[in-house]
Amino acid sequence: CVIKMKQSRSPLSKLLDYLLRSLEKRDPHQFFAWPVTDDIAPGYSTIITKPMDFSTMRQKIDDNEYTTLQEFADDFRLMCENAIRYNHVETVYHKAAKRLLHVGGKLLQPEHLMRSLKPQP
Ligand SMILES: COc1ccc(OC)c(-c2cc(C(C)=O)n3cccnc23)c1
Repeated sequence: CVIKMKQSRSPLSKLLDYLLRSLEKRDPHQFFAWPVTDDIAPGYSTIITKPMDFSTMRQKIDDNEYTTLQEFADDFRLMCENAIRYNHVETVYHKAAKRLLHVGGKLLQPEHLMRSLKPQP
């Protein structure tokens, strides 16, 4: 039998795991939890050429595909911008994406990150 040793998590993957969970909490309706399909969003795959969602980001963390925080932040921004582009401004999805991008932007700012990394006094 093959015993798969549990890989120790790199510091980066622990940080990205914390950030992803924090961002997912800001998506209570889970609009961004899974890939958007053409069934629920007509023509989506022809308009959005680089889809992104939280489950894909989770898989990329687990597969160690992110080598920097910037790559993670770029995927988060891509996910929000896809929704801002595809959905008309008055839809819940466009509004949720604008809000999520704003919240995520603050969370990913260096000074906030340093605060969350340093043990609070
Ligand atoms: C109404 O319940 C859901 C459930 C899952 C969704 O995407 C994973 C969406 C959804 C998510 C989106 C996005 C993110 O553009 N969307 C666009 C048009 C129609 N539906 C959606 C909505």
